Amino acid sequence: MQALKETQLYCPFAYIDGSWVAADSGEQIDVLNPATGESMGNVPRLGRAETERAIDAADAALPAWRALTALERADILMKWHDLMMEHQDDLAMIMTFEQGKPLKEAAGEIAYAASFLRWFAEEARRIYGDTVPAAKANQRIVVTKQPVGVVGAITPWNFPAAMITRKAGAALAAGCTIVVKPASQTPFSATALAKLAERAGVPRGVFNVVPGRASEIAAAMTESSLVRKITFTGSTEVGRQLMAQASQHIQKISLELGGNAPFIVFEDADLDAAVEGAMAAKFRNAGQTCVCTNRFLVQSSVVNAFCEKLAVAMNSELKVGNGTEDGINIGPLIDDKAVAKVSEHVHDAVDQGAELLLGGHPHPLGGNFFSPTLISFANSRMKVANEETFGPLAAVFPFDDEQEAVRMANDTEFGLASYFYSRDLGRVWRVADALDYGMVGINTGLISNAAAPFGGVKASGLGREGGHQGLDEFLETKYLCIDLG
Ligand SMILES: O=CCCC(=O)O
Repeated sequence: MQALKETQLYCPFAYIDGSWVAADSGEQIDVLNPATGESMGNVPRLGRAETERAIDAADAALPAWRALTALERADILMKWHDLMMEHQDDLAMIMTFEQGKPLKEAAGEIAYAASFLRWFAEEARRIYGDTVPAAKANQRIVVTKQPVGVVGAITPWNFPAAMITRKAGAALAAGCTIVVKPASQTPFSATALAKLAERAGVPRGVFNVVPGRASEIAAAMTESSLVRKITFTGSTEVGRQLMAQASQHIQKISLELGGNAPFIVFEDADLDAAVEGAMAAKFRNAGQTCVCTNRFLVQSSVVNAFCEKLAVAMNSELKVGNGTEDGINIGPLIDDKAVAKVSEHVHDAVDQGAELLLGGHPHPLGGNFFSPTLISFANSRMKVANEETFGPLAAVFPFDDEQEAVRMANDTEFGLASYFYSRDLGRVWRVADALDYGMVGINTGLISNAAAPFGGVKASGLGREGGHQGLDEFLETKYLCIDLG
């Protein structure tokens, strides 16, 4: 890639046991730039055999890595963090080329991704145990924490760097080794991270990257008794399959799955602040974020005012185009299927009586671009109420009172992120308690943070990433019972 300051960060290989390798079959994945449809290069399409070799390498590297002190592992993670920040512009450029998000947003993701390495480097030194008063005078009870072992990670295309470091940072800090299968749409961000991990001194075998056939790689991970933990971000459908597969060897599992985020605006809210939050919660990554608002639930008395203000903000602030160009803040969707899904949700809603206030069609630029769209008078029978749109469609559902808002918000199989705006302190606590979600943004539309436990309930997943809780997911608890004789 000529656009890079350091062209070595463009790595068209897999990374196994500290070596840059091709697929046994010689097969390649052609990675397309979603803004132009042009190829940005190929990476190897690996399968089962190469994944098994990566697992063996991770297993061989485990004893030495877990034997390092927490501080030694932390120093390496901090070096990796520093290198990511040093190469932030190049990493962002790679991401914009393969994923489409605008350069500024991609640079933001690199900083967010690096923040997980820093966070877990710091947390590595706080892997504390317990001493517990024993039942017998001559006994002592001590509880220690140990790394779970080899980890298999499967990561998505919408956050090609942060979803890797959120898993790998925690795994490595805990003393685990890891095999990462990046999404086939965005493997170059993963291999660039591997290049920097190598430079930071992550020993061979500790961090491996295996782009390739998802079903074969997942099967190799879940059928291996060496892999003790599976961590996945992606669809609920795939998460269900992985959970069933992981039962074979009773592997620990973390799943960060789909969402259907409600964003509730009560009549006592500061409407301007709610609109600002709505823009962030809806249009980040062109709406392709698992915590993006899917349903705006707005109290009937303020629904017109909210829609007017949101339409003004969308008109004046959103500029659609190729993310490498200046001033663009809505890039393309990942592919034509994503465009078709947003179109389908818009048509379904309009056919069932929703009012189209803005957009509603693919963008005149063509390709994978979709015009930011606003509809009102959406209702629970529409697809947009029940499925994650994953695109720039803001759908507004009116409600009458607090009870109805909470009922509508919870009326979904999902439970990842939720948001609400209110200035009434009593209501803030009541609604925060009543929302059946893993995360609640209160008077804010941005909740992602390395220090916070990210994750969902119900069909949105299991486990937490980030926060000190994110480290626990990669640790086993061991209880020592000492008889003093
Ligand atoms: O889409 C998944 C993760 C997004 C985030 O960490 O904010």
